[in-house]
Amino acid sequence: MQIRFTKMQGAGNDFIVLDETQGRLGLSPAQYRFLADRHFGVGADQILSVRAPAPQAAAEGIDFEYVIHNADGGEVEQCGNGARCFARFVRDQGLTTKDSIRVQTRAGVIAPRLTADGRVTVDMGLPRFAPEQVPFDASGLTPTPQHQGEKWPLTLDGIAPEAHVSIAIASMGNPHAVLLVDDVDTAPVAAWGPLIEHHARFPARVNAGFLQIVDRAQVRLRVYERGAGETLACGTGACAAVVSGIRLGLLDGLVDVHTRGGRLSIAWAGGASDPVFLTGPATTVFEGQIELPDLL
Ligand SMILES: N[C@H](CCC[C@H](N)C(=O)O)C(=O)O
Repeated sequence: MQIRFTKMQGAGNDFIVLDETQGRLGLSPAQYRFLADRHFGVGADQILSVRAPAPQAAAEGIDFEYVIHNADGGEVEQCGNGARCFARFVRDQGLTTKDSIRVQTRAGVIAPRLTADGRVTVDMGLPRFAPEQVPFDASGLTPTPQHQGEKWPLTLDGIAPEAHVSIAIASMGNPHAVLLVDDVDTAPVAAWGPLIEHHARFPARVNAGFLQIVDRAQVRLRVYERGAGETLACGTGACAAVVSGIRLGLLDGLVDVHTRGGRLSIAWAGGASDPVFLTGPATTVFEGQIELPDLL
């Protein structure tokens, strides 16, 4: 099957974008894996599908449906850098004339907006912190005394025998674990990332963020992503890291997140009904077509 695609990137997190507004391609997980493969396919961290909204959703003002698959072929709930590229794609392809759209994802409705400076700001919805919302199995763990409720830093066993790994957990529709580190450049991302991703306390696996706090408005972040490995940037990871830092009293409400692929900005007022706003770049790299093997 010959398919057309657009290659895009947001702060170095790279995507294959498929226009399925005229009909679904019906790809298998193996075909998603093939597309994402950097040697045998096109190469990407995630594959983004642009689809028309369901009739009921359209009637409620939803412009598009947004479906995300990781490089490992698994469908996931949310992708923040991808949301910015999604908005750029539908505008550039003439699928909408709007600069501000509402998009249905598996994790709820998000609202990307193209801004005058060429970046994209996305209302990513509400962060969630309760273990059952992440999901995280907190059985047998007790919150550390200095933190109340779900703010507790959690101690993961089986990651580093010589040290307890203390994490915060958050969901942006997809699951995140955040560790505080002194220096992201020397953080054990390659060693600990896979152990955290597959830790038994995360039944849906997890994205592992390694957060270095520079000051109350600047952080550095590396993320070992579920289903993709370390990426140059992770939008939902940046959201999860900043809201965790704000809840722990370590960050202010507007933070620049410096990733290996570029700068993202996160804004969160800190209330339970306050959405998280993600701002950053969205760039089209090239358009192409590829013969897709019939892989089941
Ligand atoms: N790996 C993530 C999905 C992509 C998230 C990331 N690329 C972003 O920009 O938010 C997960 O399995 O939840």
